Amino acid sequence: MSNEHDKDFDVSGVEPAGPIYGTRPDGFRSGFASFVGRPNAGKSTLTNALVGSKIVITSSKPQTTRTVVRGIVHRPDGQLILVDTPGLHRPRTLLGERLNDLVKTTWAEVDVVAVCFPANEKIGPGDRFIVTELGKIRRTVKIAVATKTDLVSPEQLGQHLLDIAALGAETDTTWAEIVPVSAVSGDQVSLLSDLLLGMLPEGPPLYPDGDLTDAPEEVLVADLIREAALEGVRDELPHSIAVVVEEMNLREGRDADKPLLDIYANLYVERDSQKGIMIGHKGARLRSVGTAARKQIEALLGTPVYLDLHVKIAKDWQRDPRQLRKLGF
Ligand SMILES: Nc1nc2c(ncn2[C@@H]2O[C@H](COP(=O)(O)OP(=O)(O)OP(=O)(O)O)[C@@H](O)[C@H]2O)c(=O)[nH]1
Repeated sequence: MSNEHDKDFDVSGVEPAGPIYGTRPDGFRSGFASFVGRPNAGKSTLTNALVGSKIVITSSKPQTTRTVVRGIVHRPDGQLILVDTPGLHRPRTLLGERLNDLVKTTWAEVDVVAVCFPANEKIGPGDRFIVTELGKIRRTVKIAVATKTDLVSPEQLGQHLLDIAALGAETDTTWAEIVPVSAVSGDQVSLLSDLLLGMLPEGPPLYPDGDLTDAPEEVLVADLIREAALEGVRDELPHSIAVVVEEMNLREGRDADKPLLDIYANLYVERDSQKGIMIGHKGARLRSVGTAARKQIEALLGTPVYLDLHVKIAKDWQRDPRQLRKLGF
């Protein structure tokens, strides 16, 4: 490869950054938490209360949370990203089983899972099922949240907390905390925020200051694709690749219960030789990168995904301000 060619494509010193924003004070923490619980347990309302702004659609009808919606809590000492998974159900169909698998993948990837138990309802088989499944994911920290405490007397709340502890013991689940809150009155919401933040690893902010939701879900999706693409070739392509999600749309004309998300993404490398590595023999490598990334994205968003992935040379992305912005430069 000639020097001139190199100069054309050289992006050394320009890191295709992951979504890392700003510097962090000492001890800054960042990471992901997910609220789970039976339908109507108050997960969305609690997400809103923590973020301090209405971002998740809440409803008195169960089962409205179909897709993962994130809220971001910005604090001087950390950044907490809330992932709202679809509910886990007793699987009756193969699709049901698959969706449950996706939920569990999300549980394994977040830092904390918070199980919500509405204080005004008795703990039942639905709760037991969720906690039993969650208990199998050993690595993830689990906390129990007694929600809607404004609806019950102190005596009822006391019994509810005992029942939650008993359920933990019965299912061999260790609750790192059991926290009563009311998202409606605001009682204990900031304590919950403190506790959740304390369970995150130290790390830099993952989102720009002021973002309440990660409207560009594209950022996370792009990161998952980038991770999959680097798998096995880290040494050859350390900082040389960047991913841009061009389009992300729910496919039209699908039944509401069979959504399909179309994602069109470009994977940028610096040189021809790297393009070859990325694509692999007869496209085999790119196909397996696509499959791996798709599974991760589906787990994250809770929706089946069609992923259209292309490899391009870096030349363009360095010069296209729109794309540079998308990449966080
Ligand atoms: N009184 C009271 N009501 C609450 C509280 N939190 C939630 N609710 C109500 O409970 C209902 C369900 O709340 P959501 O936040 O939508 O519950 P969810 O767990 O996200 O529900 P799904 O999306 O069905 O899984 C809504 O009518 C809320 O207004 C609370 O702290 N106190």
